[in-house]
Amino acid sequence: MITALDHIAVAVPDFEKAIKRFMEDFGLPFEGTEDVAEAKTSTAFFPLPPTSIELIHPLNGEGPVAGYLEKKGGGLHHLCFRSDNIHEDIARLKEKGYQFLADEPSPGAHGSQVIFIHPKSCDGVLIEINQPAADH
Ligand SMILES: CC[C@H](C(=O)O)C(=O)SCCNC(=O)CCNC(=O)[C@H](O)C(C)(C)COP(=O)(O)OP(=O)(O)OC[C@H]1O[C@@H](n2cnc3c(N)ncnc32)[C@H](O)[C@@H]1OP(=O)(O)O
Ligand SMILES: [Co+2]
Repeated sequence: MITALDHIAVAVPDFEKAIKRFMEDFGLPFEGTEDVAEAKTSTAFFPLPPTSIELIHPLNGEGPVAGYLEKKGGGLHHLCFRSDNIHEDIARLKEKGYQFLADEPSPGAHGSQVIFIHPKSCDGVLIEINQPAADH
């Protein structure tokens, strides 16, 4: 089941500038960056319990965030719900007609497993579901 709002993601055209903004101007604790090769995305996390802000930027200029930035510029990109059993949630939501963007979860940040639901299944909002690594 969904247990938490794991993070709110913001796509940013200038990664360094955005990290500086959230760290210095907004004074948020900066956990660090992580390149998620599988997702072709560079991420930066700012924990703000009980959730986090995730800044995302294309890795090597490729991937889904590159497409998003090209079309929309920066902006609120997705909500991520944390699941305690991602396969159970996928089956349950598929049953309800939600369109998943992959057949299986794939590696996400912090060793998590993630999957995305098409925005048109949720009133134009891109939804990510993640299951954190056991030790995270
Ligand atoms: C996994 C690592 C990390 C983590 O948390 O662990 C991440 O979060 S990585 C985040 C980056 N990865 C992804 O976003 C993967 C899922 N995204 C996709 O597969 C695509 O971006 C997709 C399918 C949402 C859009 O693909 P594409 O841009 O090629 O298609 P369109 O431009 O034609 O868009 C179709 C339709 O969707 C609307 N759209 C696109 N992106 C978003 C968005 N972020 N939020 C809301 N809506 C979005 C777009 O405007 C089009 O709508 P339409 O009405 O047809 O114009
Ligand atoms: Co995310």
